[in-house]
Amino acid sequence: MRLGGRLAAAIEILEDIDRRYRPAAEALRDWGLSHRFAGSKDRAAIGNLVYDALRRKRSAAWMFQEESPRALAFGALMIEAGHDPEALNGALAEDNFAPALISGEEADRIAAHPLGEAPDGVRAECPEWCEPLLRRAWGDDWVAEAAALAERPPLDMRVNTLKATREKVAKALARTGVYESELALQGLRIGPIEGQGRHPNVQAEPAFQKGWFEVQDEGSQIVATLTEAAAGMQVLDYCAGAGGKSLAMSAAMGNTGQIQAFDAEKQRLAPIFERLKRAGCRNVQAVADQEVLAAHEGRLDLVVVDAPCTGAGTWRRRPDAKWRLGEKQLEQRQAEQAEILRRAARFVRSGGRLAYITCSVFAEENDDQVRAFLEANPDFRPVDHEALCERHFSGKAAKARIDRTTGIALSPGRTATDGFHFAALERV
Ligand SMILES: C[S@@+](CC[C@H](N)C(=O)[O-])C[C@H]1O[C@@H](n2cnc3c(N)ncnc32)[C@H](O)[C@@H]1O
Repeated sequence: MRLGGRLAAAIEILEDIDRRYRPAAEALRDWGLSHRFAGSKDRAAIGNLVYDALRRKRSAAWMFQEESPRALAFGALMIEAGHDPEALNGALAEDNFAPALISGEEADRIAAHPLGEAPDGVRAECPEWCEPLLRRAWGDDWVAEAAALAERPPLDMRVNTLKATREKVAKALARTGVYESELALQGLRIGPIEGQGRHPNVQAEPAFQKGWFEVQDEGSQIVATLTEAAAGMQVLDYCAGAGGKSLAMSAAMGNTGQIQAFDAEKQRLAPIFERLKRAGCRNVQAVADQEVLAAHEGRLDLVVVDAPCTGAGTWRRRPDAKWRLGEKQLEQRQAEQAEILRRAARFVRSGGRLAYITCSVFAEENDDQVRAFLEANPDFRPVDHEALCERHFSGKAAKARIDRTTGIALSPGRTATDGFHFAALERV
């Protein structure tokens, strides 16, 4: 396929996402199934166009002064490739599968709306209703921070120290252009996709099959480190899901002590069994039955709440979720978070820790939750978050935003990771 055919396919998929209000990954998969002639390079390029269009939605809509799938796909391509309408029309000329070229009237609109003159909310690439929330979270930096959430993400891996070393994995993946992460001590990174390429399928590598590494955003690796899960501890991962944090803590604990990996939704735990086996984790027990936890009340060294949240910190990877999110969902997540914190706290022993994690950047899900919890639970107090950060990321801790009381915030703009929030609260 040439550029024109790929662009037409991206527009078709964006229409499908719009019309049926469905996740981008699903729409792309279905398109692939019904267009089997498309090769893997075409699929990758079409995927990039669709995701770029979702990431750059407001800029593209500003340029074209309309939000149609056509405007979004053309707009994103112009922004990513640095094309002007004339150059893009030139690249699409004589391509029978290309959508209609940019008309004179469209070119005039684009010329009248340069991105440099776009309002803050457009440059921030966020839904309008989120603007005050992001301004509250990031103050004067909010536009730059939000814009960083609209960039293409890198591919991050965590080396599983139960089976390998960073050097060993880096050597095994040398062909992929992998390099050491800046903050996460066991992290490896492959930079963001360039042009119409794609990330290598690292999960097909023998090193992955042997359990030497996991795919995990660097921010997720960092918050797992900040839990300070250590050898011999008794730990509860209260929202374990597919086990990303449990696996990282298991390695940090050197397969000693015990982690109860609980999730209220049994099916969310399903992938954990295979992952634990591959990674050689022997100190993690998946628990789907709340009753099983009763014996641990007031006894655990560390309780981790990796709470269900809006996922606003992961918008680089899931830009479609950004446009599906609404205020009602945010309110729902806030209520769930408060309730989960209340339930999980009872398992912490005196002198033990409650670690609260979200992959959101909204203060409403982060600082507000921590403050409300501390107010309602005077037997908990925040650890010294600055010292905690310094202990693990010596000299680089300043990259994160740290609030003494409410915790540590990571973001693409500051730490080049997904957006995460971490707070450690000690029971007196
Ligand atoms: C952010 S995800 C967890 C991700 C996981 N810890 C990881 O690192 O891969 C949040 C999880 O919380 C679970 N959850 C939602 N409500 C819950 C509740 N009331 N109690 C425990 N878990 C809950 C969800 O099923 C979901 O798997």
